[in-house]
Amino acid sequence: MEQLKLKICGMGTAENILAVAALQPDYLGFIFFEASPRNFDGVIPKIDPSIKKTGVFVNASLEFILKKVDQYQLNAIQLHGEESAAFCEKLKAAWPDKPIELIKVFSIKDHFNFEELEAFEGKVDYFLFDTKGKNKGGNGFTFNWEVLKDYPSKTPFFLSGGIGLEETNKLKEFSKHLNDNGKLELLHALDVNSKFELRPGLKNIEELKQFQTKLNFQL
Ligand SMILES: O=C(O)c1ccccc1N[C@@H]1O[C@H](COP(=O)(O)O)[C@@H](O)[C@H]1O
Repeated sequence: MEQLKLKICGMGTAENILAVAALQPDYLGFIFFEASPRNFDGVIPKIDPSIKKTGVFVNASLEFILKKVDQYQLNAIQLHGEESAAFCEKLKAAWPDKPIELIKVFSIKDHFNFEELEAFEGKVDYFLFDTKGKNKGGNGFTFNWEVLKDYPSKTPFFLSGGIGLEETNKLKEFSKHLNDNGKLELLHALDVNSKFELRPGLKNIEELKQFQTKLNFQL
Protein backbone atom coordinates (compact mmCIF):
# COMPACT_ATOMS: atom_id res chain seq x y z
CA MET A 1 0.00 0.00 0.00
CA GLU A 2 1.20 3.51 -0.81
CA GLN A 3 2.26 5.57 2.19
CA LEU A 4 0.04 8.43 3.31
CA LYS A 5 1.51 11.70 2.08
CA LEU A 6 1.84 15.03 3.88
CA LYS A 7 1.28 18.49 2.48
CA ILE A 8 2.41 21.49 4.52
CA CYS A 9 0.69 24.59 3.24
CA GLY A 10 0.87 28.36 3.59
CA MET A 11 4.62 28.91 3.44
CA GLY A 12 6.21 32.34 3.86
CA THR A 13 9.87 33.16 4.48
CA ALA A 14 12.83 31.51 2.72
CA GLU A 15 14.38 30.46 6.03
CA ASN A 16 11.19 28.78 7.23
CA ILE A 17 10.67 27.12 3.82
CA LEU A 18 14.12 25.52 4.13
CA ALA A 19 13.43 24.36 7.69
CA VAL A 20 10.09 22.83 6.68
CA ALA A 21 11.58 21.26 3.55
CA ALA A 22 14.19 19.56 5.76
CA LEU A 23 11.29 17.57 7.28
CA GLN A 24 10.75 16.03 3.82
CA PRO A 25 7.02 16.60 3.37
CA ASP A 26 5.61 15.37 0.06
CA TYR A 27 4.05 18.71 -0.86
CA LEU A 28 4.81 22.31 0.14
CA GLY A 29 1.98 24.78 -0.46
CA PHE A 30 2.23 28.41 -1.53
CA ILE A 31 -0.90 30.54 -1.47
CA PHE A 32 -1.36 32.94 -4.36
CA PHE A 33 -4.43 34.78 -3.14
CA GLU A 34 -4.10 38.42 -2.12
CA ALA A 35 -6.90 38.32 0.44
CA SER A 36 -5.06 35.65 2.44
CA PRO A 37 -2.69 36.56 5.29
CA ARG A 38 -0.49 33.81 3.79
CA ASN A 39 -0.37 35.31 0.29
CA PHE A 40 3.03 34.39 -1.16
CA ASP A 41 5.08 36.81 -3.17
CA GLY A 42 8.62 35.88 -2.20
CA VAL A 43 11.42 33.69 -3.46
CA ILE A 44 11.36 29.92 -3.07
CA PRO A 45 14.86 28.73 -2.18
CA LYS A 46 16.21 25.55 -3.76
CA ILE A 47 14.58 22.55 -2.09
CA ASP A 48 14.69 18.79 -2.63
CA PRO A 49 13.07 18.22 -6.06
CA SER A 50 11.03 15.31 -4.66
CA ILE A 51 8.95 17.85 -2.68
CA LYS A 52 6.09 19.00 -4.88
CA LYS A 53 5.75 22.76 -4.91
CA THR A 54 2.02 23.39 -4.91
CA GLY A 55 0.37 26.67 -5.88
CA VAL A 56 -2.96 27.40 -4.18
CA PHE A 57 -5.29 29.58 -6.26
CA VAL A 58 -8.79 30.98 -5.66
CA ASN A 59 -10.78 31.72 -8.82
CA ALA A 60 -7.60 32.99 -10.52
CA SER A 61 -7.34 33.47 -14.28
CA LEU A 62 -5.63 30.91 -16.47
CA GLU A 63 -2.95 33.50 -17.32
CA PHE A 64 -2.20 34.19 -13.64
CA ILE A 65 -1.84 30.46 -12.88
CA LEU A 66 0.39 29.89 -15.94
CA LYS A 67 2.59 32.78 -14.86
CA LYS A 68 3.03 31.44 -11.30
CA VAL A 69 3.70 27.87 -12.51
CA ASP A 70 6.42 29.20 -14.74
CA GLN A 71 7.86 31.69 -12.22
CA TYR A 72 8.07 29.18 -9.34
CA GLN A 73 8.36 25.93 -11.32
CA LEU A 74 5.30 24.55 -9.56
CA ASN A 75 4.60 20.80 -9.63
CA ALA A 76 0.99 20.90 -8.50
CA ILE A 77 -1.97 23.28 -8.65
CA GLN A 78 -4.66 23.45 -5.98
CA LEU A 79 -7.87 25.15 -7.10
CA HIS A 80 -9.54 26.46 -3.95
CA GLY A 81 -12.43 28.46 -5.40
CA GLU A 82 -15.44 27.83 -7.63
CA GLU A 83 -13.41 26.79 -10.68
CA SER A 84 -15.41 24.75 -13.21
CA ALA A 85 -14.61 21.32 -14.64
CA ALA A 86 -14.10 23.01 -18.04
CA PHE A 87 -11.47 25.29 -16.45
CA CYS A 88 -9.70 22.21 -15.00
CA GLU A 89 -9.64 20.67 -18.48
CA LYS A 90 -8.13 23.84 -19.93
CA LEU A 91 -5.45 23.87 -17.23
CA LYS A 92 -4.56 20.21 -17.83
CA ALA A 93 -4.26 20.90 -21.55
CA ALA A 94 -1.82 23.75 -20.88
CA TRP A 95 0.96 21.26 -20.03
CA PRO A 96 0.48 18.20 -22.26
CA ASP A 97 4.10 17.13 -21.74
CA LYS A 98 4.62 18.16 -18.09
CA PRO A 99 3.22 16.13 -15.19
CA ILE A 100 1.53 18.91 -13.22
CA GLU A 101 -0.84 17.52 -10.60
CA LEU A 102 -4.26 19.12 -10.45
CA ILE A 103 -6.11 19.21 -7.12
CA LYS A 104 -9.70 20.46 -6.90
CA VAL A 105 -10.99 21.60 -3.54
CA PHE A 106 -14.48 21.13 -2.13
CA SER A 107 -15.49 22.74 1.17
CA ILE A 108 -17.65 20.83 3.61
CA LYS A 109 -19.28 21.47 6.97
CA ASP A 110 -21.79 18.75 7.88
CA HIS A 111 -23.12 17.54 4.54
CA PHE A 112 -21.83 17.12 1.02
CA ASN A 113 -23.57 16.25 -2.20
CA PHE A 114 -21.11 13.86 -3.86
CA GLU A 115 -22.82 14.46 -7.22
CA GLU A 116 -20.78 17.69 -7.27
CA LEU A 117 -17.68 15.61 -7.95
CA GLU A 118 -19.03 13.91 -11.06
CA ALA A 119 -18.20 16.68 -13.54
CA PHE A 120 -14.57 16.67 -12.33
CA GLU A 121 -13.96 12.91 -12.52
CA GLY A 122 -11.06 12.14 -14.85
CA LYS A 123 -10.24 15.84 -15.21
CA VAL A 124 -8.26 16.30 -12.01
CA ASP A 125 -5.73 14.09 -10.24
CA TYR A 126 -7.03 14.57 -6.71
CA PHE A 127 -9.89 16.05 -4.77
CA LEU A 128 -9.18 17.95 -1.56
CA PHE A 129 -11.79 18.26 1.17
CA ASP A 130 -11.50 21.35 3.33
CA THR A 131 -13.70 22.99 5.97
CA LYS A 132 -16.35 25.44 4.84
CA GLY A 133 -15.91 28.62 6.90
CA LYS A 134 -15.95 32.38 6.59
CA ASN A 135 -12.66 32.38 4.66
CA LYS A 136 -11.94 30.63 1.35
CA GLY A 137 -9.40 28.44 3.15
CA GLY A 138 -7.21 28.40 6.24
CA ASN A 139 -10.21 28.47 8.58
CA GLY A 140 -8.40 26.37 11.18
CA PHE A 141 -11.17 23.99 12.24
CA THR A 142 -12.19 20.54 11.09
CA PHE A 143 -15.36 19.53 9.27
CA ASN A 144 -17.44 16.46 9.99
CA TRP A 145 -15.22 13.68 8.53
CA GLU A 146 -18.12 11.22 8.92
CA VAL A 147 -19.34 12.70 5.63
CA LEU A 148 -16.41 11.02 3.84
CA LYS A 149 -16.91 7.59 5.33
CA ASP A 150 -19.07 6.53 2.38
CA TYR A 151 -16.85 8.26 -0.19
CA PRO A 152 -18.22 7.02 -3.51
CA SER A 153 -15.47 8.15 -5.92
CA LYS A 154 -12.35 6.35 -7.16
CA THR A 155 -10.37 9.61 -7.25
CA PRO A 156 -7.88 9.81 -4.37
CA PHE A 157 -8.22 12.76 -2.03
CA PHE A 158 -6.42 15.06 0.40
CA LEU A 159 -7.97 15.55 3.85
CA SER A 160 -7.64 19.14 5.00
CA GLY A 161 -9.09 21.78 7.30
CA GLY A 162 -7.93 22.48 10.84
CA ILE A 163 -5.72 19.41 11.18
CA GLY A 164 -3.38 19.82 14.14
CA LEU A 165 -1.57 17.76 16.75
CA GLU A 166 -4.76 17.11 18.66
CA GLU A 167 -6.40 15.47 15.64
CA THR A 168 -4.11 12.42 15.55
CA ASN A 169 -6.48 10.08 17.46
CA LYS A 170 -9.39 11.14 15.28
CA LEU A 171 -7.21 10.55 12.20
CA LYS A 172 -6.44 7.07 13.39
CA GLU A 173 -10.16 6.29 13.77
CA PHE A 174 -10.91 7.80 10.38
CA SER A 175 -8.22 5.79 8.60
CA LYS A 176 -9.40 2.62 10.35
CA HIS A 177 -12.91 3.17 9.11
CA LEU A 178 -11.69 3.76 5.54
CA ASN A 179 -9.60 0.61 5.82
CA ASP A 180 -12.59 -1.44 7.01
CA ASN A 181 -14.49 -0.20 3.95
CA GLY A 182 -11.60 -0.99 1.59
CA LYS A 183 -11.11 2.70 0.83
CA LEU A 184 -7.93 3.57 2.70
CA GLU A 185 -5.94 3.77 -0.53
CA LEU A 186 -8.09 6.70 -1.59
CA LEU A 187 -6.78 8.84 1.29
CA HIS A 188 -3.77 10.20 -0.60
CA ALA A 189 -2.53 12.91 1.77
CA LEU A 190 -3.11 15.00 4.86
CA ASP A 191 -2.91 18.75 4.40
CA VAL A 192 -1.90 20.97 7.34
CA ASN A 193 -1.71 24.71 7.59
CA SER A 194 -2.82 27.20 10.25
CA LYS A 195 -2.74 24.77 13.21
CA PHE A 196 1.07 24.66 12.87
CA GLU A 197 1.76 28.38 12.76
CA LEU A 198 3.63 30.79 14.99
CA ARG A 199 2.03 33.50 12.87
CA PRO A 200 0.44 33.37 9.38
CA GLY A 201 3.03 31.95 6.97
CA LEU A 202 5.54 30.96 9.66
CA LYS A 203 5.42 27.25 10.52
CA ASN A 204 6.29 25.78 13.91
CA ILE A 205 9.01 23.22 13.12
CA GLU A 206 8.91 21.45 16.50
CA GLU A 207 5.16 20.88 16.30
CA LEU A 208 5.43 19.63 12.72
CA LYS A 209 8.10 17.15 13.85
CA GLN A 210 5.82 15.95 16.66
CA PHE A 211 2.99 15.53 14.17
CA GLN A 212 5.14 13.43 11.84
CA THR A 213 6.27 11.25 14.74
CA LYS A 214 2.71 10.75 16.01
CA LEU A 215 1.48 9.88 12.53
CA ASN A 216 4.25 7.36 11.97
CA PHE A 217 3.30 5.60 15.20
CA GLN A 218 -0.43 5.85 14.91
CA LEU A 219 -1.59 5.45 11.33
O1 LIG B 1 -4.63 29.50 4.28
C1 LIG B 1 -5.19 30.38 3.63
O2 LIG B 1 -5.13 31.56 3.97
C2 LIG B 1 -5.96 30.03 2.39
C3 LIG B 1 -6.57 31.05 1.69
C4 LIG B 1 -7.28 30.78 0.54
C5 LIG B 1 -7.37 29.48 0.09
C6 LIG B 1 -6.79 28.44 0.78
C7 LIG B 1 -6.09 28.69 1.93
N1 LIG B 1 -5.51 27.68 2.66
C8 LIG B 1 -5.85 26.30 2.50
O3 LIG B 1 -6.82 25.94 3.46
C9 LIG B 1 -6.71 24.58 3.78
C10 LIG B 1 -6.91 24.31 5.24
O4 LIG B 1 -6.20 25.17 6.08
P1 LIG B 1 -6.32 25.08 7.68
O5 LIG B 1 -5.62 23.82 8.10
O6 LIG B 1 -7.76 25.02 8.05
O7 LIG B 1 -5.64 26.28 8.18
C11 LIG B 1 -5.35 24.14 3.25
O8 LIG B 1 -5.61 23.32 2.12
C12 LIG B 1 -4.69 25.38 2.73
O9 LIG B 1 -4.11 25.09 1.49
